[in-house]
Amino acid sequence: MGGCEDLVQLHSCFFVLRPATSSPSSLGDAQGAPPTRKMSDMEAGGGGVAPAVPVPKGGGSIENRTGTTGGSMSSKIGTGGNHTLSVMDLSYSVQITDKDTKEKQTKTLLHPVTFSIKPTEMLAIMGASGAGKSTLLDVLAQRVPFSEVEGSYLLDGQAIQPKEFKRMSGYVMQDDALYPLLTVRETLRFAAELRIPNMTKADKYELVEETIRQLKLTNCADTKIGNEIHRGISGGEKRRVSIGVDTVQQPTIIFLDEPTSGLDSTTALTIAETLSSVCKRNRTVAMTIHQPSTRVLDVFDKVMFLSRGRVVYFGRPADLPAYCTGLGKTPPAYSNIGEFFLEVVDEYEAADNVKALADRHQEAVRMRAPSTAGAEADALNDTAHDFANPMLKEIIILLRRQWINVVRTPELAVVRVVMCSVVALVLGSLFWMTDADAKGFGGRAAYFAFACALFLFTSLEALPIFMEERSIYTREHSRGAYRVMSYLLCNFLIYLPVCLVMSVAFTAISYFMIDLPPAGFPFQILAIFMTLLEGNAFATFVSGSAPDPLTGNGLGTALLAFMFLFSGFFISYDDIPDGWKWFSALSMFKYPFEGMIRNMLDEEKERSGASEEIEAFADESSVSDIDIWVVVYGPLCFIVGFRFLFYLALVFKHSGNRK
Ligand SMILES: Nc1ncnc2c1ncn2[C@@H]1O[C@H](COP(=O)(O)OP(=O)(O)OP(=O)(O)O)[C@@H](O)[C@H]1O
Repeated sequence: MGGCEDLVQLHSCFFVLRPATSSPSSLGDAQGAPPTRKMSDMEAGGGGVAPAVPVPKGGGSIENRTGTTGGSMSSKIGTGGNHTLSVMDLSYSVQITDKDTKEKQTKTLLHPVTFSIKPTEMLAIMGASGAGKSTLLDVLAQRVPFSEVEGSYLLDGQAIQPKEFKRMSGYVMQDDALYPLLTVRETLRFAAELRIPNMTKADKYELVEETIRQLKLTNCADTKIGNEIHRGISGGEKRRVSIGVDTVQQPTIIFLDEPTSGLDSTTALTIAETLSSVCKRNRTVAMTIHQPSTRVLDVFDKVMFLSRGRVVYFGRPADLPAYCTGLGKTPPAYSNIGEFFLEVVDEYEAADNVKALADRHQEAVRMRAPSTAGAEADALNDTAHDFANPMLKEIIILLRRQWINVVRTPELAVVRVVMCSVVALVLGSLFWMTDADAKGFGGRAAYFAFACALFLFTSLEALPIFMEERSIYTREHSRGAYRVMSYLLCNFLIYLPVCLVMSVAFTAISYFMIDLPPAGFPFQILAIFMTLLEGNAFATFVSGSAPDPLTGNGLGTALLAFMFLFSGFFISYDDIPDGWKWFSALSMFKYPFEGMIRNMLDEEKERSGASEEIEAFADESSVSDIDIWVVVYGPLCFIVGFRFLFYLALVFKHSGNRK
């Protein structure tokens, strides 16, 4: 390993991650002799013999761009590792629009990389900020649109079905998106129930206990996760729970995006060591990491350094000092070799030499890699099951989990019921025993309008909670834990009992204090119930569309205030200028409000007999000709509409994939 040239050439070999027991000379890294075998020959544990198949750019779905497999991988799920992930000339580009010319341009975020990751080895992907670490991890974890990816991507020498790959791999995001009110054990149990197919509940729970032991979470297994308000487990424990959630199904390949970021060095070391012990049980682990300490770096079997989307080092951390020396940069004694090498790379970047270095490395890779010319891409039948559970079971599990959250979230349930009961008392005393005359009808209309405003405006209170859930959904859905529709239905069903209790409590307290006709009582409950469901659907829609709770609250409140103006309370439909009439149809307040007025007048007619005052008020409030059941189908249109928009937001905006 004398000169820089030799080192560069050796480093430019075909990257292969091997079990820790392999002799250095067999490694295709900076210290080993350049391997000359073909990729498929090198996969010791894999059963596949199919040639590497090139991925044509923009060639439709991945199914049509991959080679044939020897059968479904589903049977291997949860049975341990021994899978080798190989990529050849894998590159990733995105289309961007030039600011000045407005022309579409292709920006290459990841230049061709070629390497394999084998079981029991832990790979750290390092580099300066913007080097392309997350991009490479996302490409490896198949979290980017495959139409923008070129190269071949094989598991055990065979093409991979995306759905199967999702099941076999775990991706641990940087953020700990967890339900704060569930305990560690509950969190992992629900993850196991949702993600592990073909296994009894008892076996799944046994796997959870195994995961708790592996991740050293035994001491806090029954402690709640916690958040800023509710104290719970520590930051390091939260990280390990997040890792557990995404690995409880025992994926054979685990990707982690900066699992140690924001943690102190001791906790970071604990996490790295825990992952290493998981990895040694026949798992393959690849993670991005920022400036690890020397001790953390030593835990890894291999490190890969990136610069400007190109690989500039791949090999054992222990070989880095010699590599640096070969480049004419001798690291000082006791220095952090990772940081030192980043400084070296920085110098190369400043001198624009990184590209030349990477180009030479890439050229050497090409010379040693097997030819893929002429390889046929066979279309595959997708034999993998999409989800671990049938839809109904999925919904039941989600409902069970949500119910625990509702029960443990007094601010959402009990406080809201108490709040609406108190408001009902105040309203009842304000409009105490109204008469069936113009003045009394005015008071009753004010009561109806206030009830609509109360339930629609306060629906936005739940935004922070909905948004917290949104990140959990993104994380779970991106790993195929459940269907979007199941989440949507669960999200709708779970609030039905709370809405029902609120509408009964509010109406039962205020209705008779105001002396509204008793026969109209059930209809009034229905109207309040529909208003609550409308508000709930609106809040979920805002939570799916707004970037943060503050913006969502601001925009949502403004929109509601505008709609409130067109409820019919401030200005009746007949008096609205023609140019604005269309907007009143879009007011969520209008339909329950008009329905309540109509119900009250109809029942008052029954109770006290027809009167001119009743007719006059019906005309004045433009409800003479309306269908009373508008109170159901009006809000229903909004509920379906907002939930559909929420569905679209979940599918297109919060899929968890990099756009
Ligand atoms: N969709 C995109 N469109 C255009 N440029 C992008 C896109 N995604 C990423 N990039 C750019 O690609 C480069 C690599 O991004 P990436 O997030 O992979 O870096 P990183 O090494 O993970 O950085 P950090 O450590 O700061 O997270 C950056 O310059 C980034 O701005």
